[in-house]
Amino acid sequence: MGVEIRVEGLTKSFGHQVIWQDVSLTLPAGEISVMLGPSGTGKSVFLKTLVGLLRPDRGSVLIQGQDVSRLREHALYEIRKLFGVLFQDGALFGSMSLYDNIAFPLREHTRKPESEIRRIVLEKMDMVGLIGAEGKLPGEISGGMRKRAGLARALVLDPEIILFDEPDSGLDPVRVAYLNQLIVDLNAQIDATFLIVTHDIASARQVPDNIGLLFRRELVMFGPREQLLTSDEPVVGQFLNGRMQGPIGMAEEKDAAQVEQELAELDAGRHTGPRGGKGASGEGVVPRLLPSPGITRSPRWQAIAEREEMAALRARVADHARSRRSARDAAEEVD
Ligand SMILES: Nc1ncnc2c1ncn2[C@@H]1O[C@H](COP(=O)(O)OP(=O)(O)OP(=O)(O)O)[C@@H](O)[C@H]1O
Repeated sequence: MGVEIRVEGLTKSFGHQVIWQDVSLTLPAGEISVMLGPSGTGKSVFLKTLVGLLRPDRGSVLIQGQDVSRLREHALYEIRKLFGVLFQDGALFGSMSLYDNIAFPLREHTRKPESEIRRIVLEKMDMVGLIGAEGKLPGEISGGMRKRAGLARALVLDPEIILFDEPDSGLDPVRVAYLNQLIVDLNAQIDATFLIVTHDIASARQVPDNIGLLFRRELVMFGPREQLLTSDEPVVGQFLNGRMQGPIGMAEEKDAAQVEQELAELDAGRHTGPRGGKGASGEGVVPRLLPSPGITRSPRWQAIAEREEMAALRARVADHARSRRSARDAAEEVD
């Protein structure tokens, strides 16, 4: 069913460089969460801290009543068995076939007989659509297939939590769409807790239950997808729209006066995409990607569908109110 991860007051620095501070959030059990943020804001560092590869300066990462940030080697080794991690490049061994790569964690961490290993490896390869590619080497397949092989390997120990570090990097939009569907289908099938670090705004808008945004060494916001997609927080709107106007600059943060001017211009409608109104997203709440037909859905998908309906209803009401206001304003101008 997946497990909850509760992060409280987490701070991490390297030497004098503070990466982020006082980060608190709860990744709900079985849900998909996405962590966004400009390059270099420490998203990968965050994933590594959750899994105990990096120790925070302060704060805690609570999983099943244990604080990952304080565990000793042996206990850490045990708790890591709850995790599956999909690294950016799939992190496959280049000289091993896909089959052996995917079997690797089972051979390392369990005493299962080869017949059982074979059953599990083929089951996971089937789940990610790689049946028939067992004998291929990582160098002989596409980037998308490598990601899927990395995902199959992350699945073999039946993890309760899966961390994805930029699963869509280096993939074309069509492959990203397939991968997103695969992620949603897998989540519906295994109900593990998913955390995805991505730069892909389209994915962030339609795949997760929750979205978080790291910026200026802080977690600006973390909450249900609908909440961020309708947020008026300038940095959230800028990121979810991929706009130049807003607090995030090319190499560093912009000065306050420039940000104010850009946001005023946006409000005045001189650039495309409204700042508020339908939501900072400009497009309001896009429909969530649902599991493919035929995939058995756990009861939580019923709750998601109801939330979607409520959000759509609220958007329709807001739209209606807005168009009535515009009509009234136009009529007043004529008068
Ligand atoms: N082991 C380390 N030692 C020292 N500094 C590190 C270490 N790991 C990461 N950093 C620094 O932490 C900062 C955040 O890096 P991180 O890779 O987590 O960012 P990111 O948000 O994932 O970036 P991107 O989106 O570009 O992948 C960077 O300045 C990086 O140089």
